[in-house]
Amino acid sequence: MSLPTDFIQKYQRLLASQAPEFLTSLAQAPTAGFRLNPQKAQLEQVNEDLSQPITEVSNGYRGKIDGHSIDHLAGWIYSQDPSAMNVAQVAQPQAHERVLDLCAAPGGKTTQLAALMHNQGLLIANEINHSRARVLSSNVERWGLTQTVVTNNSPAQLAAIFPHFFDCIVVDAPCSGEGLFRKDPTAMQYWSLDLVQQCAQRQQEILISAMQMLAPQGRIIYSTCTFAPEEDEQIIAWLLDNYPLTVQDLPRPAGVDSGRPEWGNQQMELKKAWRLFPQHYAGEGHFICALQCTETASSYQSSQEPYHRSNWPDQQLWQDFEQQTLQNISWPQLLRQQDNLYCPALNPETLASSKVLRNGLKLGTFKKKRFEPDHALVLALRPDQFQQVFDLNSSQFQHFVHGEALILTQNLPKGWIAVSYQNKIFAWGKVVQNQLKNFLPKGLRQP
Ligand SMILES: C[S@@+](CC[C@H](N)C(=O)[O-])C[C@H]1O[C@@H](n2cnc3c(N)ncnc32)[C@H](O)[C@@H]1O
Repeated sequence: MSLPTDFIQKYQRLLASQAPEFLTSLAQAPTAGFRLNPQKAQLEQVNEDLSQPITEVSNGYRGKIDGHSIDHLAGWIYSQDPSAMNVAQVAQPQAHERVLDLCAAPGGKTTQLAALMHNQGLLIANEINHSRARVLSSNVERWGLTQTVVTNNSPAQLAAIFPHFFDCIVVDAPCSGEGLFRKDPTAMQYWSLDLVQQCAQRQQEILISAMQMLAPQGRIIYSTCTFAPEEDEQIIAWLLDNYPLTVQDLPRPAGVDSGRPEWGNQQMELKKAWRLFPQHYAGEGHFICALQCTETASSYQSSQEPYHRSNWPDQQLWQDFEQQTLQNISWPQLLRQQDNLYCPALNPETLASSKVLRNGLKLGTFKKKRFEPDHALVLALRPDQFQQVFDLNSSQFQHFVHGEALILTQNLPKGWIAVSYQNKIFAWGKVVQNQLKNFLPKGLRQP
């Protein structure tokens, strides 16, 4: 598929003598990258090629990964375009902060933000599209996150719930996707000069809601995977004209270009934005700008009263499970909702008017006088937090990922057990007589 004529002409005009280099780079093969999960991965244990670290990104590497490997299944790795990895790196979220990832699916930035926050603080990952929100939620689960809430709302709906609440908001905006042309040539089919204008309009709407949620002195990180000035410098110029914001001046890694004031409204502040062009930075292309709110006062009072319920039905079933299966854990809060037990990241009452797919960690479900642990729980805990981990050999692993139960040749205590392969925990099993029953969720089993 060839580049749209309007696109070529536009960038010939904007880039002049630099246009051939840019346009040629779009005909080259896409780059690939992945990140390791610092919560889990021990470098010497991953099966990936770690020979090409991306020095400006914590735990970032160049190279392709296999989405069916044990490293992937156990949540040790996440595939991500190297240029996209710079967004969370620029946001630098802190462990104690309240962070919002407003356009979050499938979860590249969310998993990276949570890793940088050491899985502490509060991270709300929101996605407007329901089926994409489900993918986001499963990636949050795979990454073993406990302090993350996954919501499925429009930015305006969220703004009504969280006025001036967040210290850091990442807006990785839906865009005309010019940085996807190499990876997904069908993106060229949808591209038009009109699409660029429509995206710019939608980006402003999203940012209006984002600004309603930003706390005084908070940071907003705006990014797109497009090169279009209408969606990049011109959006930042509009933000600076309408809100009390300044652009943060962050040192640019090698190969990252500065923003182009002449493509916005000539304000020199725009130079502080980052442009990642594929001909200069080995990635698919991104625009990133970090802005800080200069306002200092807030009238918003957060309502984070404790919501611990001291007694709830079937508490004994949970306590028996915990005593037999887990160790070295203290739960800050436990909450039973319907038949499920959670360790929530946020008071559920705060979220009452929002569509929530995940609030912190789901521990499990009460089913007819027994407690069944959730897949999220086995992925969230460290090996030392289980009483027992059963490490499969290669042949057992092949059978188990297909969904089969295993016949055990050794004696294991009956009940729930964490199952690992190559010492990477990836599922629950249950020992019943001489069998290891399989609780790898059906959707994760491999044909
Ligand atoms: C660039 S993608 C996000 C990628 C994600 N941050 C990541 O790193 O994996 C933009 C997302 O914005 C969502 N979106 C589309 N329209 C939106 C709107 N009006 N408001 C908020 N988000 C929207 C899309 O569904 C899409 O998932």
